[in-house]
Amino acid sequence: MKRVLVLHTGGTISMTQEDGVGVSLSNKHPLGDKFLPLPKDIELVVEEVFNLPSPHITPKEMLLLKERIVKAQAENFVGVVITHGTDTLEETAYFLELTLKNNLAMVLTGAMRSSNEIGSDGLYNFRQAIITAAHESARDKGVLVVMNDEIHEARFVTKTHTTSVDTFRAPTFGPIGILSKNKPIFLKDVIEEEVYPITTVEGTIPIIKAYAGMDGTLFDLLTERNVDGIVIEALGAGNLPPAVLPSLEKVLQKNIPVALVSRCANGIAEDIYSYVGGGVELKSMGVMFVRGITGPKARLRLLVALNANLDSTSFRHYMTEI
Ligand SMILES: NC(=O)C[C@H](N)C(=O)O
Repeated sequence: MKRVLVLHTGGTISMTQEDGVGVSLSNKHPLGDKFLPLPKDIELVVEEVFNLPSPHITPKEMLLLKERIVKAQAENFVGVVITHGTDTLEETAYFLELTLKNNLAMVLTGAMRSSNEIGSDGLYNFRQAIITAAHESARDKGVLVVMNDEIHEARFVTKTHTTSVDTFRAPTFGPIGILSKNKPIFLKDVIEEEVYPITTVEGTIPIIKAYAGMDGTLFDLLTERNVDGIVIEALGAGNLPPAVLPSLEKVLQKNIPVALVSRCANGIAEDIYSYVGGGVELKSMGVMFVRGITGPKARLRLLVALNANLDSTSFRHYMTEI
């Protein structure tokens, strides 16, 4: 028998829709009542870790999940499926990717339509996630996201549409696999992450999105608040308006780590431009260019780096050499 641990955490996959009320969480998990056609050699062990809409999930819940999966390693499972709200699913997936090293298949899934809506995708995604987690080819691939018959790696997957079932994409790199009716088919290898099994998630790390005409106000406010780090979603290839620079300089002088990604959906941030506020200047000021991931993921990476107590060389290496 292939034992798969199912960890429910809430989200639309756990919700029902009521006319005049809206979509809300059910006390009893709606997937539990549904017929789930699975191969006979798969045995499920189901736990509800919490029951939250995913905007209520914080790194503390992510840490709880991580600890549950660490225990699962000694419990004879081949894989773990985590059902999760889609709004922050990619963040939980990436946090687990950065903090867990094991040989289990780890798969997150969710739904864009609640359990009783027409065309609900929850039961289908759940089944495909279980099939993936039970398959040996999904082991040693880090944390995967299975939605809409596609398999994505945690590092690059992101929610791109507010309501469509075809919402999870990896804009620059594409999916790493697809699902046929009864098995996962992997098309690409994944890059192995440096793992830090942190046990705390302390630190305030806001994200600032750059825009035309931006000045240093937000940076000044955050410097006064003594934040532990800042992530900037910069313009284009990794540039900022010149009016930001004096305030950014003050942030860096206070030794607050600043990580930079691009606000573009595709591509990677680099030090290409040498005009005032361009990437060349930002990098020489000490801003860490984080390649290819989104702002929320750079924020989690910074949180992991801070809680792993890395020395300054390893810290910078971890943030920039990904
Ligand atoms: N489709 C979903 O799961 C969205 C929901 N708001 C959540 O993230 O909990």
